[in-house]
Amino acid sequence: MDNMATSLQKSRSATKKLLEDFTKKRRLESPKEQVQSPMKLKFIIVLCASISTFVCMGEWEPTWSTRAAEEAEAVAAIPCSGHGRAYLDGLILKDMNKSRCECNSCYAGSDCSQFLSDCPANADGGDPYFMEPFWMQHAASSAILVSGWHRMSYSYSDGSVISQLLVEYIKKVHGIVGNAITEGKYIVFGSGSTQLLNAAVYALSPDPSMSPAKVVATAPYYPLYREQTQFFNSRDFSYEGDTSLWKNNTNSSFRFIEFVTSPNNPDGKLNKGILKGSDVKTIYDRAYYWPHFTAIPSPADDDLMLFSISKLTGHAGSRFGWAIIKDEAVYQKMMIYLRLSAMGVSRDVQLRVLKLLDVATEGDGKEIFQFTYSTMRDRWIRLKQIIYKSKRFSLQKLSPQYCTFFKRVRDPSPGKCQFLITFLGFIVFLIMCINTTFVPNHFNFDCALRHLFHQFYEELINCRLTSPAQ
Ligand SMILES: Cc1ncc(COP(=O)(O)O)c(C=O)c1O
Repeated sequence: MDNMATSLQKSRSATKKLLEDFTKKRRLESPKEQVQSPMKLKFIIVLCASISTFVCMGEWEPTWSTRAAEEAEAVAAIPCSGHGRAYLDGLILKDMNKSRCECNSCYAGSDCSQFLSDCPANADGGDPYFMEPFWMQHAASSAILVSGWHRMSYSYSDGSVISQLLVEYIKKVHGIVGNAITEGKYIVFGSGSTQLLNAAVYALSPDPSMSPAKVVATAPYYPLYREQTQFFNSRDFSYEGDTSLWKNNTNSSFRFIEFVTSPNNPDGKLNKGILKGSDVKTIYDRAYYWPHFTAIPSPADDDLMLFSISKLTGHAGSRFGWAIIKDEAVYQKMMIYLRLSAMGVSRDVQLRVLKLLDVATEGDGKEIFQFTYSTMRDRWIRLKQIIYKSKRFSLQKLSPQYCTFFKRVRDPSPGKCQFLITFLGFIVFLIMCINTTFVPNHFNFDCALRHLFHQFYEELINCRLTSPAQ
């Protein structure tokens, strides 16, 4: 509560100063304007009188926001024994006598204090929780309080479903990192880059009078490319397997849409398109092209690039991604897809992302990347230490590269990594994949990894694991 009082005090002073500066500036800059424009003066008076949260020239007295702020702080203060989180949504459970804690894997109980010794560690999927501490360190600047009547319209005042301010922030963050050229390009938003994958396939598909586009990707690839293309089962495109199968067919009458993931999920490689020719269109999935995961050798300038907030700030649950597009016709087709499928991305989400990027680009805009890179590098050092001790597991080799963002040579620290398992000392038996971002920070990373490897190995030799290695 002390913290809350201090932050309320701070924001009161900030608001007061803002109002004072505003009034002073108006007095100094345009004394005539005030006299000559009674309409404007009237507007300010009405504004001051009607917005009761701002008492012009005086102390800021919150009216409707206090309870929301108190709720947010109260929920954030629930400790869940350090093995879970309470979220604002949980407040509606207050009369239902239910726990507000959502426990991390391997923990249970109303306060998440109960350790489950026989629980599986999921290395396949995961959440980018590794960025949670950064947002907790920036609790005040990243918080947002949304009124009950925030942006109820289907569109912004310019009639669009895309916040132009957010477009500017996206360009700003790319400018700071130097990972993509945005000048002269079009930007569209999607519900995660997941929605944009198929929007891009649709936009790059040929006229329906022509034969359907063959959608291809190089293994190992992110499975959603195949799954989505097959699921949407369109007459305009079909999934046709590994890119290498079509390497010598690009001068035929076939039309191709090649997915290139760079850095790749799962092996972290900075892949390039394989197919060449006028009938080849390429979708560059650049979700992981951020300093957390890879060196940035140069700004990407591909015709169609996809990015995701889930990999930039860790907010996978907000479902926000963007595409950077060179060609206007492709942009128009993607916009048709996004309007028809969802009428654009939620305005609430766009506001949230705007706030996150405002924090991410604060100062010289490097702090978030220093945090994310050092966290990932640390995880990789520990992962390597564990694997080097094993005779059966070995990690894929990753080469260091010059990073224009950090201005030095650095190792990659991908969100996923591949490792090899040699079975009983004979031959290389399996290539497995592990998600290096998956372990929540409140979880013991070393313990979780050891547990995971024990689990794989025990499963391979058909034994049952009863407790994780400590
Ligand atoms: C390579 C790749 N592309 C796209 C996505 C989807 O990201 P989003 O959360 O923006 O839908 C993922 C998610 O893991 C991914 O790994």
